[in-house]
Amino acid sequence: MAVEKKKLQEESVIRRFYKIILSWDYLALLKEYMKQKEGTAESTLVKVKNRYTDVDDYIATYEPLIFEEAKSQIIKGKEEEEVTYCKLGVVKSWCEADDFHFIEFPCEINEGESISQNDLLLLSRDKQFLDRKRLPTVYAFALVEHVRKYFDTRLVRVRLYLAGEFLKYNTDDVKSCPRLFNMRSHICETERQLYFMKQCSLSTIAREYLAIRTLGCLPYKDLILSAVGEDFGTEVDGWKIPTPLREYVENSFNQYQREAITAGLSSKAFVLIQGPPGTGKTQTILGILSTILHATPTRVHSKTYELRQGPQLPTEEKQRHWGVASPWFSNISPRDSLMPKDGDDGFYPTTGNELKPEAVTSSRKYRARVLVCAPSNSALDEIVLRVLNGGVHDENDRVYCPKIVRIGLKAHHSIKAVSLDELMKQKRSSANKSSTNKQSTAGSNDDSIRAAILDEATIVFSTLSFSGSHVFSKLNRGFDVVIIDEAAQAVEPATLVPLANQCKKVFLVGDPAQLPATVISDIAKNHGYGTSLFKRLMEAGYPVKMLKTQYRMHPEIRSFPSKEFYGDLLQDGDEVKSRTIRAWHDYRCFGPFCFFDIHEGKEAQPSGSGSWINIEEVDFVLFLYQKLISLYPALKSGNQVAIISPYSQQVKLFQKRFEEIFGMSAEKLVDICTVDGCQGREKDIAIFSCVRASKDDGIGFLEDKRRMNVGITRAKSAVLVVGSASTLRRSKRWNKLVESAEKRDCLFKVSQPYSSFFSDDSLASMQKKVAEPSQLIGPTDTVDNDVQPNTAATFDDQAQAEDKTMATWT
Ligand SMILES: Nc1ncnc2c1ncn2[C@@H]1O[C@H](COP(=O)(O)OP(=O)(O)OP(=O)(O)O)[C@@H](O)[C@H]1O
Repeated sequence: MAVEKKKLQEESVIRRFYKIILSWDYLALLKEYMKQKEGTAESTLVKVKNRYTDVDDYIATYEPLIFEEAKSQIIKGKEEEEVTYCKLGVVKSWCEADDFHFIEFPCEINEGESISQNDLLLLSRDKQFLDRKRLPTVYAFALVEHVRKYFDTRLVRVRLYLAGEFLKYNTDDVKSCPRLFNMRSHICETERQLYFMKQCSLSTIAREYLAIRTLGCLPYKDLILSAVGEDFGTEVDGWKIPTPLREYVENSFNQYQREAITAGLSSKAFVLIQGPPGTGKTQTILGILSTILHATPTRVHSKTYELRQGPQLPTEEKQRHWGVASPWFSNISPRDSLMPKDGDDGFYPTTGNELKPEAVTSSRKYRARVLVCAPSNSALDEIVLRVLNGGVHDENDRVYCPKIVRIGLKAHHSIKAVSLDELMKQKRSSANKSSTNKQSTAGSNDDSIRAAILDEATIVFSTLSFSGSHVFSKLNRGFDVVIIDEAAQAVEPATLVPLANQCKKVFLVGDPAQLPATVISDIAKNHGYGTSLFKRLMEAGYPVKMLKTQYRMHPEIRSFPSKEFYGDLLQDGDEVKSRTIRAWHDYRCFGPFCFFDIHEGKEAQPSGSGSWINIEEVDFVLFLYQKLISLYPALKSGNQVAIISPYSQQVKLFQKRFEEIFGMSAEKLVDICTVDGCQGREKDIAIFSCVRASKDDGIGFLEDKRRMNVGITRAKSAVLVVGSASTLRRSKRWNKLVESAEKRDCLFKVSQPYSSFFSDDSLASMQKKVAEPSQLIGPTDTVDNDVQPNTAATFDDQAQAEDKTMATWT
């Protein structure tokens, strides 16, 4: 009954969301957007706060922000879409229901085009409107309900709201509007022609809207609103980690990771874990999974109980103890009835690794069911792969591959074996085999197969957005625990989406000192919409477990970001220094940390782009890269070098120049990416091109400390920053970086021609006095100190190419 009520409430929230958006006037949105660009728009938005008095206060803040973001997605999503196509549909049928109009029309969908459920379309009676040649009078937004096969084409069903335009978000008042009235008369007749254009998908934002509107149903809503949580005490007493597993945790995790893992067994609803770069966030999540799946309530192990009841307690007793040990445990009995007494129930085979698949024994029936989420497919697949490759440790410290399912679209091929689609294929074929034997098809339909797989899974993986999809609403069992990786890279409403799956315990793992979520609307961003739930709780004083030992960077790379972004708290893991020493450290100009002052460089803005380039920095980096690979040829293979820039146009320029000079696709040699695109990655060497170089101007979004943090913490052995010292010194933070390089004698002022900076004499002057050859490791086995002509291009070729490119650009 309660479930039905919840469903009805959700449906009404979503209907209201669609009504508001579908009532919007596209031309008015465009006007508003232009005003915003000119800075003349008036805003009634409220800034995101650290704490909210009640659910109404929360909704009053977030609802307008979500709609603002939706407007930008409609306008900008369209602006940035590479191919926009205007298509023709002829009304085949129409009807009116629940305040909406529904129409169906057949339509050709060509290669490269896609229209799917929840896409927002702009419909118009006149083609000229969509071609922007004439002001229209009959147009409206429409939402795709479904797309079905229809003879050789597709039949598209869309929903429109034509009653009038909404005046405010918090009332149901609408103002009648001729545009919508005209559209109503036009579509309520078959054979009428309509032109339409896809604007954007509303799936994700609709789920986020639903999440904020149903916040009041969450068991920990007060915690989310007030951001108050008690300090971590010794509340793990209720749980026993079996000795072999405890020893594994003690031996394999550092002190901070262990604290985060044991905090996971506390009765706290929310556990926040901050993981600065390379501090083993993913490793810690694997540790949490092992303990949370295999710890048992202390009282189940108590001697008196065993004496009284025998080792096998009655089911109800066991359940009671699980409940006492942790109030977040909510899904014990369904698993009990689903699982066989002993042995594997044939869920799916191994995935090519050496690990044993999970065998379900009676003791394993009592344990948490976990949902692991991440904001993006790539971040999610990274962690799925780690679980697949590394497995989890059981109560006897045996490693095995748990029953996991990756739900959603675009799963990476490396983890396909555990994607829901793949598992369904397997189940379908085994169901078909058995149905031919038994002449029965019962249970073989897709819905029941899907439900069976998801019910059996111990860990389900999904993006934040997909966890709000209909697949989840059909689950028989919810989740006890939700772990959200990269939680600081999600807007708060996105983080709330998976929490609706009945879980009582939430782990937010991420790093607010690195880049936040992408917010399309500048106005919403300025009102704090990009703030993650993690960051808000942390700023409000909610306790955070911070991982402080890093295993990635050479200590000389670690020192500046540690001071600047982490209160000087970062420590180096054992042997990090010896593992990150490389042959190129023989020269001061090849790291571990350097700043190259390209003082003659000039920033420029390619016309029509808001982005920046700096040709001199590109030229210098090409010399730098070529010198490195000629001295250390092993660097040519295996993509060990990253070239990073905050500006997408600079990234494009690097790609173009690499292709010109090396005659092959740049990504075969190096990883060239924007700062925003390289978060989470690591390379042996990272070259960072700052771009901004002017006499008196500012440095734009390069100033953002989170961008700086991500840019300079990707490298294991060398971070080589290339920029204009005089420009960067105008920023307080960048000035500190330049000064830090100066103090450490690794600031190099570089003048043209750049080839002379890397001449034999110049390099000899930068050779360190005491080399440590015995400590050299890694891809330097083939060290060769003679300059080798490169397979693709020599220095002279490069200098010529540089001249050519200069000519093209000037
Ligand atoms: N306790 C530990 N002892 C030794 N090595 C460790 C430990 N924890 C993590 N590592 C190593 O540190 C590296 C980084 O770990 P991991 O990938 O889990 O970090 P991360 O914080 O998720 O990284 P990122 O910053 O890229 O998100 C890995 O090579 C891992 O094996």
